[in-house]
Amino acid sequence: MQRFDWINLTASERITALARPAAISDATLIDGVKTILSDVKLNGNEALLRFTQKFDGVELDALEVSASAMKAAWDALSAADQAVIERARRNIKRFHKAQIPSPIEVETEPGVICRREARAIETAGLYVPGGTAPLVSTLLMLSVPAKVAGVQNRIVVTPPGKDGKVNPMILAAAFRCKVTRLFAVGGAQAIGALAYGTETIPKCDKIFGPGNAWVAAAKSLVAQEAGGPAIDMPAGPSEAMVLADSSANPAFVASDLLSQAEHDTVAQVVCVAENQAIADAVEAEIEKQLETLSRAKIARESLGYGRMFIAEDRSDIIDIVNRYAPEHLIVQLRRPETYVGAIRHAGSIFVGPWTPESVGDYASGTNHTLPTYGAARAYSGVTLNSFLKFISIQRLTKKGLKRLGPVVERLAEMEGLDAHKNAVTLRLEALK
Ligand SMILES: NC(=O)c1ccc[n+]([C@@H]2O[C@H](COP(=O)([O-])OP(=O)(O)OC[C@H]3O[C@@H](n4cnc5c(N)ncnc54)[C@H](O)[C@@H]3O)[C@@H](O)[C@H]2O)c1
Ligand SMILES: N[C@H](CO)Cc1c[nH]c[nH+]1
Ligand SMILES: [Zn+2]
Repeated sequence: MQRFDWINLTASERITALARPAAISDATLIDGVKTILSDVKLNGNEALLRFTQKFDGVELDALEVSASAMKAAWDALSAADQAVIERARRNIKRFHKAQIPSPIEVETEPGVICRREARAIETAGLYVPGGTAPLVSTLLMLSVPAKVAGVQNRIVVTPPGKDGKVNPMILAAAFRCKVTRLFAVGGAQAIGALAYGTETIPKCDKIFGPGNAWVAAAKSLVAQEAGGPAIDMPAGPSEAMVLADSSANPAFVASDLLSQAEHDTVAQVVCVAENQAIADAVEAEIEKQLETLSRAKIARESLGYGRMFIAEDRSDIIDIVNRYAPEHLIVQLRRPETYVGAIRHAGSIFVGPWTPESVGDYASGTNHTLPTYGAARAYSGVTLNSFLKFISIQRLTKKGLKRLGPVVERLAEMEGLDAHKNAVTLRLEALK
């Protein structure tokens, strides 16, 4: 990991030291994704099959996985594995159900009644990553809140494995979570299919879910098109920032950094250590733990972008976090709760030594679909609201219009919009 002493950096060195590599904005990647998207728009299923052969190395017989195959996958799971999926599903459901918004009704002045009611998105496209690891947990993180919110059509896309089949654990979880339809296609081409629709894949109103740089770029491109779908947020390669002082266990710190480094060669891990001794201990632990990891090669490449900041001062530590706006922030400092209120930008915060980042990835109940690449400055992770829209509703009584009408008439005059004024004036005259 590259090491920086925060206090000795100039203002511009601080900006450079915290900058993310250009992976997602890379022009070649964007051009490649644009080509894939326009091909899918033009050629539908044929393009999906062709790109699946090219990028996933498999020839598919069919894009759709049947409901009976999903049920068979669930039935084939051991009781213990069913229970594990069930436990995570239950916690995710509990946390998201608690987010159901109450309707709002306010009489802003006598006879002027304003309401707000939630309605679910009708057709949601749910992207479940599967390029290098089958993310069963993402299926839960997207389909459970979608169902709680009342989304009618919950359409899953996920890349096929090397055998041309969707991972059985993903299928089993899809059965348990009552996914509406599931298609074996991943990457930018799958996002194109959800955005435009094909002969078999329905066009979706909103696209959800994380993915690698191609998936993330495809989501942002389709969302920019006129009439394109909405998206949840930019959710690309994973990131973790760990804050550690001398009370932290270096092995715990290293394990949290590695848990995100193993996701992707371009995953981002950053550690902020109170002093050089802690930084040394964490780096030694990283080396030790890497020896035991099946995805050590991926993690090592990701650690090539890794950064270790030395910062002792509380305000410097908070400054680093808010400038970087990490997807995951893990606080392994003395009195960790005292930092939470000062954090303005982070996707999800993990407080104290007994809260490994992985619990949020899988089973505590919070959502693991989170903003990356600094998007936590402006976006939340997936919540129940991500699957809802809000309609405002208003009703005026005669008395209400008599009181408020003249205000609206004058404001319409200020804008020179006569028809707007008339809509009020005609009614006020009818009330005389
Ligand atoms: N931000 C979040 O909330 C969050 C959550 C979970 C996972 N993630 C991230 O999701 C990602 C999962 O990545 P993954 O690769 O394992 O699976 P993925 O499903 O996102 O991507 C796999 C697909 O990428 C396409 N692809 C691969 N190489 C390509 C190329 N050269 N050109 C065009 N397309 C290509 C293929 O079609 C393949 O099916 C990781 O980066 C992980 O960190 C993020
Ligand atoms: N850490 C990922 C979000 O960046 C989510 C995940 C899924 N499985 C394991 N981890
Ligand atoms: Zn993870």
